[in-house]
Amino acid sequence: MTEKQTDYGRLLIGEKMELFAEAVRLAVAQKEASESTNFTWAFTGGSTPQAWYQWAAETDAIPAEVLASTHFTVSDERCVPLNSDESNFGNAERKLLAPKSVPVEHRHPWVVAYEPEKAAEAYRRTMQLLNPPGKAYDVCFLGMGDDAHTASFFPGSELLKSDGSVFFAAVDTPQKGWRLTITPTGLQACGLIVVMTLGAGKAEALKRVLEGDDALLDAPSKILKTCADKVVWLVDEAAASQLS
Ligand SMILES: O=C(O)[C@H](O)[C@@H](O)[C@H](O)[C@H](O)COP(=O)(O)O
Repeated sequence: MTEKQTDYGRLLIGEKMELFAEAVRLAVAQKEASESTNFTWAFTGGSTPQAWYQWAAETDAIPAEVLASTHFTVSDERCVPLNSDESNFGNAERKLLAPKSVPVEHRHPWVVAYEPEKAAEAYRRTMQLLNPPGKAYDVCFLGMGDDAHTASFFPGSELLKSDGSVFFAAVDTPQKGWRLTITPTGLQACGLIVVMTLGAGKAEALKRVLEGDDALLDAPSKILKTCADKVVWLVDEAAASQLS
């Protein structure tokens, strides 16, 4: 892997499998260094995490002790039932948490049965019980869309203008409906943020975020500059192909 420092965090460029392994290594190292009573690790949505879950389950990549003693959730969620293929937590549970027998009391989905604002409030309370004051998650995984969105911050998102200083929120997203998401304030309250960005389809967006002069509202992943000291980008050669 090659490493570069950017204004948006550390950038590691390598092969998919080494990036998958590095994601585990980073999270496990964070846990080993952590003094948290309840270590919290949030996954995310999209196709990359789903491939990572399958790899992690098949290869036993995550140590059993970590699986048994970590509280798992997702950093953003669509308002769909858990048994939907569109459910980010549902996918994590089906592909990794259930096959690896993570204790049910350590699985923390957003409560999508509530209307979105209530679901966000219920989730804030759950996370407040698990985490010390001022902490959103110990580890937060994110992806980036080819429109440069991350979490549920799509271009033009109100959350990028003002998130009310809460760590988690409901947001009505044009054409995509309601979503539940960590906020920019929440990202700043994470211990470690890992952004996995793979494939040629991400090359232009990655260039715009890391090296372009777009406004934050047009390239939302630029929000990661506000917490760059905690951010590690895991990027393959195809996604990095337009970087200078
Ligand atoms: O629910 C989602 O889909 C995530 O919030 C979203 O931010 C995702 O991480 C990116 O779109 C990357 O997705 P891919 O892994 O499919 O590229």
